[in-house]
Amino acid sequence: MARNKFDVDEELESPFSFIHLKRLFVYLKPYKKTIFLTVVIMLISSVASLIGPYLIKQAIDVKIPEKDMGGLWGLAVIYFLSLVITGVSLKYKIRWMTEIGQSVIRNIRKDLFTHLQKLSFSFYDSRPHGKILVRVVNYVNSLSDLLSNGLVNLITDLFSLLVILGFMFSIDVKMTLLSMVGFPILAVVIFFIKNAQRKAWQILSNKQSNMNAYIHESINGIKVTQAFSREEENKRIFREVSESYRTSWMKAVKIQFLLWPSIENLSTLTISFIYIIGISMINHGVTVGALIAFVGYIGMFWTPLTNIGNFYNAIINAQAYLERIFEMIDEKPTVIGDSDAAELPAIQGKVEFKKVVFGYEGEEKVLDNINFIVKPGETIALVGATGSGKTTIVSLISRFYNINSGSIEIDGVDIKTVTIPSLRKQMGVMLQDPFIFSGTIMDNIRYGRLDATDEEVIEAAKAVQAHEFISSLKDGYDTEVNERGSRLSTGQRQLISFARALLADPKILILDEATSSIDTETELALQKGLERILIGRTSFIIAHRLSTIQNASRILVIEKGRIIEEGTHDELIRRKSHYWNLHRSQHQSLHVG
Ligand SMILES: Nc1ncnc2c1ncn2[C@@H]1O[C@H](COP(=O)(O)OP(=O)(O)OP(=O)(O)O)[C@@H](O)[C@H]1O
Repeated sequence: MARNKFDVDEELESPFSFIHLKRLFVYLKPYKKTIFLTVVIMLISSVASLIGPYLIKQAIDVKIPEKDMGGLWGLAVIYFLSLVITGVSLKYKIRWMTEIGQSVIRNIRKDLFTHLQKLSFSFYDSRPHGKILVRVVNYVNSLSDLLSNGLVNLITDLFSLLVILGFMFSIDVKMTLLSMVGFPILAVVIFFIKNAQRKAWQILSNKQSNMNAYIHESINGIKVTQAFSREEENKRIFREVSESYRTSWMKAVKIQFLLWPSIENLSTLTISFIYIIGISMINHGVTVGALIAFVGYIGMFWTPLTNIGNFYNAIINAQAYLERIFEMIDEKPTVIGDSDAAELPAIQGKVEFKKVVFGYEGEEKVLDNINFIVKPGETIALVGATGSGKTTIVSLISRFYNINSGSIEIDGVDIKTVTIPSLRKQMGVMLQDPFIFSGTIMDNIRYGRLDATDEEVIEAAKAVQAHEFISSLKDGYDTEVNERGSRLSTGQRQLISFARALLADPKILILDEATSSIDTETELALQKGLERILIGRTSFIIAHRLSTIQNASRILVIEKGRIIEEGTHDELIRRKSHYWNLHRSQHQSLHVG
């Protein structure tokens, strides 16, 4: 997918199709028994609720003229019972269908979330996270109405229509046929608004997504916003995004409500029409009771029709959301193990890059012909200018992205041929942006190895010099931290994430700017410990502070996606080339500082 920004509407890749609805109904399948039961009670209740006008006809045309009080009481009791049945059925229908609707929503959301866990980095790189959020939360919620009421109402409304027609035909065939004149007009209205309505709801879902993305981005960047006093400008952008949402909402609703008044108006016109016809037919085969009952049925007849119209609206609206939801469920993770992928056995830690070419987007190369071999237990440092490709190289070892050509081998096995979990479980990765989750510090260190004991967690923290600061906190390892670790300093976050990487006891350790924000005193202590930590592991260390990598087995100097120099610190210094220049400029700036 192309890159997307908060104010760019997402293109819909799949055409309109009822297949989405079919897929939605698959989610209803486990509840078919309850749905069946609900339909049955609703059918009973619709017969009960439709009997009213017929009872009135009987009362006016038969019981009152015959002064049959017993019969009248009988009709009153039947009427009362019909009301009770309707009320009780409605209660159960609402309860059961709400339960089913919410269960289906929970299941769709679970599937979405599970799928999101598997999607590759490139998916997350390509769109604002707010647009992902809106699908999981809001779009799924929008299905609630359709699921809770839609299907059962549709079945019972269709049934009611048939029952009402039956009563109407039994009263007067000619008047029944005359009352159908509104149908063709309704069909024409539906035909004309259908496409406009779908389009309008798609636009609306896009605008909702854009607004969500902007809110999400703004909250994430709020500190920068306030630091630069950008509040007014952000308010202006938000007004635009939000206005765009409002306008598309108004348009969608305007089109949607074309259907409802059309049905209402047709209903009123038909009733008036039947009154005129009916009155002229009184004493010519139509009784007063029959006319009153008939008009009562016509009124009732349009109610299920209005409901079916609303159901139709709900389907069209839900389509706009379903398309997006299923589009995301169908999104294939780009990084997957082959179908015959094997488990990567316990590794020694040899890493080999063979003619690796890679670009994040299509043909644009970020790495060009990278070749190197790292023996088990070696420490490799990657240095080079900002944006030269260091992080990219190490992220390929964990196969966060697929390479364009060449191969990456671990212990002689191409990583493309092994399962992703078996590969990543043997790596300890500390990313440049150390993410801290909400929870305790203990939970955060234990994140990658849930079975680690408290002692092991503390051991890892001690090894990376984090124990001292953690112990000084009021609740120690049980201190609750917020999402992104906003209660901690950047250096403290780095130490926690370092401990997390180490706890996995990986054969390959990747440290991307692991100590860039740690004070020199802690860093020195860490350096000493590091030598012990790195024994028996292959490690890749990215560092801008060259003092931290002098003891590396080998240093790779990266420039514009290529390795331009490699060797030990002493060798590279002697060579007086790129590394020497980098080293000299850092030295000078330190002395100037
Ligand atoms: N997710 C991404 N999508 C597209 N391009 C990316 C992505 N991440 C990095 N790049 C691009 O790839 C190039 C190499 O980036 P990389 O992060 O590997 O550099 P680096 O050497 O680690 O830089 P730094 O020292 O600043 O961390 C840069 O030009 C960058 O713009």
